[in-house]
Formats: sequence, C-alpha cells, structure tokens
Amino acid sequence: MSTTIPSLTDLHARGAAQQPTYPDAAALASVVGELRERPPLVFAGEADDLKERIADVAAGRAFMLQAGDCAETFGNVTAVNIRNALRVQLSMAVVLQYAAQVPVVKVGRIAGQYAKPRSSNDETRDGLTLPSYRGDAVNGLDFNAESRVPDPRRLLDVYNSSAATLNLVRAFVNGGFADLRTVHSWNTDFVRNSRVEAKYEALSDEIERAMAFMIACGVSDDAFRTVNYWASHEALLMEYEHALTRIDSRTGTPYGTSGHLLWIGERTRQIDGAHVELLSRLRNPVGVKLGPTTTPEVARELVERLDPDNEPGRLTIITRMGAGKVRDALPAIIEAVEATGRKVAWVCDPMHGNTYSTEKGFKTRAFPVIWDEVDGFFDVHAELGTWPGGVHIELTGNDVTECVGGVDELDEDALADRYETACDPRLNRNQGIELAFYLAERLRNDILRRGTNPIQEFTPREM
Ligand SMILES: O=C[C@H](O)[C@H](O)COP(=O)(O)O
Ligand SMILES: C=C(OP(=O)(O)O)C(=O)O
Repeated sequence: MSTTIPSLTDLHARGAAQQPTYPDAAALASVVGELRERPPLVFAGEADDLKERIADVAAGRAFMLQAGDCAETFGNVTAVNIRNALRVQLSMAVVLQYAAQVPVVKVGRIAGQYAKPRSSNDETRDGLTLPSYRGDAVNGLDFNAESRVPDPRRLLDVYNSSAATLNLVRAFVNGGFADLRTVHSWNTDFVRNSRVEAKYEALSDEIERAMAFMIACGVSDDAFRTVNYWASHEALLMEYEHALTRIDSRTGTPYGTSGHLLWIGERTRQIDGAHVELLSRLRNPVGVKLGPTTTPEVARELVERLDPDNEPGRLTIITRMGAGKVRDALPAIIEAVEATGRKVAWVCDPMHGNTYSTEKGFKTRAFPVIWDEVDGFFDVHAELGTWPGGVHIELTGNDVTECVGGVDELDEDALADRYETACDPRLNRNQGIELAFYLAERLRNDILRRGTNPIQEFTPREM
C-alpha cells in the first residue's frame, strides 16, 4: 500500500495524455500552490464508505447507478440544476430499488466533472481553427481565440464550483429532500404529460403502501429520511488532482479529495501513463473505462496495477464498447479479469461507444442503441455467470433534446429545440426514468433466472 505519490514532474515525465498547454507556467504554479492549501472537498472516511458499498456491487449484492453531466459548467451551478440532477437520479434509483429489489449505490458525475479529453486538439468553424474546448476547467466554450486559451485560474473555479455543488447535494440528501416518503412529489412537475408518468405514479403509489405497511409493522421510518450519494469525475488534469491529494491522518496514506470515486478515461488509461500511476497510489475507490480496442491482456494489466492488493470495492471497470461490439468484445475481457482472482464492479457505459453526428451537425445518441448496449452487457454477464454491477450514464435532470428516441420519440429535427450540452449528448429526465424501468425489468428477470437474490446476502445499511 502506497504512502506517497509521485511528484508532478514525475507524472509529466510519463507524458501525461490530454493535458492543456498553459501559456503561463508561473500562474499555473501559483494556482497549484493555492489549491494545496485548500481544505479537502471530500473526506477519506467517506471514500472508504463508498468502497464498502462498491464491494457490495462487485459481490453481486448491489447495483451502481453512476450518472450525471457529460461536462459540468460553472454557469450551470444553480440550485435548480443541482436539484433536478439529484431528483432524476434518485427517481431512477427508486425505480431500480423497488422494481428490481436491489440496493442501489448512487454515484453522480458531479462536483468535479469539468475537464474533457478530446479526440482532436483543434476545432474548425467557417475556416477558423482554434484549440478544442476541454471543459470549463481548462478553457471557455465560446468560439474565439481568447476564450480557448487554457487559463489555470479556472482550476480554482473548479474547486469553488465543486464545493458549492457538494454543499447543496449534502444538504439535499441529508435534509429531507430525498425522504422516500415524498417520492410522489419528486416528479410532479416534470414527468407530467410524459408517457412514463403513469408508470412512475403507479410505482410511487406502491412504494407509499409498502412504507405504510412497514411502519404499521413497527419498522422505524428513519431509514427512509436520508440517502447516500457520492461524487465522482474523470481524474484528468494532473495539476488539479495532484494538488487535491491529501495524506489521511488516520492511516498516513494518500487520498484524492476532489471526489469520492475517481476514474481514468479511455483516452488516458496507458499502463505506464501518468493517470494510471497517480490513481494506483490513491486509496479511493477508482474506476477505469475500457473501450472496444482493449485487449484482455491490457485489461488484466490495468486491474493488477490499479488493484494491487485485491481489495474489495477498490476497482470499478466501466466498459463502453458500443452496442455493435459489446457481445463480442466483452466476454474475453471479463474472463481475463476474473482469472486474476479479483472481484471488480462491472459497470456499463452505453453512451460513449454510441455517439454519432447528424447531417445538421449535432452529436447525438439513440435511445434504442443505448439500451441495446446495456442489454448486450446483461446478456454477456448472464452467459458468464458474473454480476452486471451497474450503469454509467450521461444524464441531465433538465428537459433537453440531445439524444434521439425514447419515450417522447425525439427525432433528429427535434435536437435543435433544446440542445444545451457543452460536450456530449445526455439523456433527458424522461429518457432517464424510462431507462430505469427497462433496467429494473431486465435486472429482475436476470435475478429470478439466477435463483440467488442479492437482498438475501446484503447486510442492511443506509443506501
Ligand atoms: O465525453 C467524452 C469525450 O470528452 C468526448 O466524447 C470527446 O468528444 P470528441 O470526440 O468530440 O472530442
Ligand atoms: C470521456 C469520457 O468517456 P470515455 O473516457 O469513455 O471516452 C467521459 O465519460 O466523459
């Protein structure tokens, strides 16, 4: 178990991928110095708690719902946006918990998801070529030369925006907003008039009756008042993640304190690269994304690097193969990882392998294709007898039009109506809840077929 982390210089010497080129090194150093003095955003003990819950996922006793923005922006840190994001994610979790009867570990892509890896360093519009937007953590979305220059002071804004977001999230999940007894009212103003409304209302009625029954039986209703909700993001920017690493006073070991769960993206998972090196030293639960070019050998090496101590809950593997490839590419990867003797949490990201551009130039994803990848993920796990541990979704609580298909049958022409993402297309709230119903049904059927019930092996605790 590591008690130190490499220096920033050592990390950069590994040729850290997808890093901005800052024009002012002194300004960057000053920001890093300032961040090092700031209090941690999350506490090591919280990361440990999440690790225990992910251990439940890895062991087939719980399901992970990891969801949120593709790219958070500073301008979108408002009470309404945070509330809407939480509301749709908690609603999805409730659908899963009730209809599939699995405990759900709720992890947001939130309070830190400000940096984006890009396929191309540049973007060209009307003959003008400028550096690509790399997330509010790095540069501005506006398409002009000044805005696209990487500015290190943005890292302080990431810290401040993440702190403000976490503050409200903690207040919401502990202060009564997430009280299961109010499950009806969570969606009164937003599922209305959609075709998932009736299903959600019927489920809420059943939950209310089930809770009334439990209370009548003498079960304390305290358990319904609060929920656990964790923050995660892609640990992309070396300066930011390094500056927010703290040595835990209890154990003398390093924790990334920018979020509870940190993951390594598909573009930065080089086995000898800086991201794998840094995250292999942190004690948080960590994730790694695996795309369709991953070989079983690489998957095995990554697992051994990132989970050297074979620690329950340490590693989440987020596969994003694409609907057309998942059934062929995933089995060999699962087999290679299982052969190491480790129990990782297997999570399906059905978004990143299924993006395409419309003729009018909108990046989008089609709901049926997204579902097809999830379905393929379940098929593969059913075939191998492994546990399909969760999903990783780009989602917003707002009523956007970014992904086609789904309950409202959005077509490509509708995309122009409310296309608001700063980077990739997200499911809107109705599509999110619809996905949760699909997931619950598939999960329930698979659990029945397996003949083992996750609930029977689960030690009850607040979820
Ligand atoms: O969200 C993930 C990536 O940052 C995104 O898919 C990259 O998009 P690009 O291929 O347009 O750069
Ligand atoms: C960049 C992302 O995904 P991937 O690394 O899988 O491309 C992401 O999840 O934001």
